[in-house]
Amino acid sequence: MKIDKILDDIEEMGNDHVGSSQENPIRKDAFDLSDSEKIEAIQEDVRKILHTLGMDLTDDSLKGTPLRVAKMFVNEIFGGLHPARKPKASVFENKYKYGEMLVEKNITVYSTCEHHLLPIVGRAHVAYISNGTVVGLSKMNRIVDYFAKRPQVQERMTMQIVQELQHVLGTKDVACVVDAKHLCVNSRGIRDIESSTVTSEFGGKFKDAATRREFLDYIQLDTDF
Ligand SMILES: Nc1nc2c(ncn2[C@@H]2O[C@H](COP(=O)(O)OP(=O)(O)OP(=O)(O)O)[C@@H](O)[C@H]2O)c(=O)[nH]1
Ligand SMILES: [Zn+2]
Repeated sequence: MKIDKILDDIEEMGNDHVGSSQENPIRKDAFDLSDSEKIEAIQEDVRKILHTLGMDLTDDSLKGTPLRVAKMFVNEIFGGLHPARKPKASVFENKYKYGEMLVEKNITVYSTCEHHLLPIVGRAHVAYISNGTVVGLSKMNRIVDYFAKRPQVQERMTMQIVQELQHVLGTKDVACVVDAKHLCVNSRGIRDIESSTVTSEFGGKFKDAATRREFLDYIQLDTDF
């Protein structure tokens, strides 16, 4: 899909900052700057923040921090904002006629809470029932990682993973459960180290109680991550 088309679609939906939109609230001009121009600009912004906090940026240990943070934002933790980085999902014909549920469980999730810019760390569990197409296993992990590498809310990320897999596989029969710790809850604010957040999206056949139950039995939610 062309970037212009994606941006037009996003524009049509509007810039919804409430978190109800399934698209991340990005502007139409989000990719006018190249990655290296963004790194240059963000480096200056980070330098300013640290300077305002009173840090001595000539210190040996600190002087590389603005560039380090800028590169990390653009290339790593927010790298999934760029549609060009969407993983190519190799699909195959289901020649062997496997007709049961396939579950990819315990996919590691590293994301970033868009309210505080603190980490979200946990596991995603993804399942689908093939209607003739199968997808390479690792592509499910890659799709999770792509949508995680954005400023996110967990609910939106969970829905985006399901929608993308529905699109790739050409079936509604896709589900995802995410169980994650939000450092904005664990390490600051209420500082509740024990709590984690579970979100789910059940499409097609997964709306049926028995199918949903089978999936949940396979993943046996384990909060030990
Ligand atoms: N629904 C949802 N909320 C989130 C997510 N990540 C963080 N939040 C919440 O976003 C809310 C932001 O609320 P605010 O009251 O504006 O922020 P705050 O003053 O820092 O709130 P506290 O965290 O309670 O100190 C907090 O309650 C967070 O726990 C998420 O993925 N989904
Ligand atoms: Zn937060």
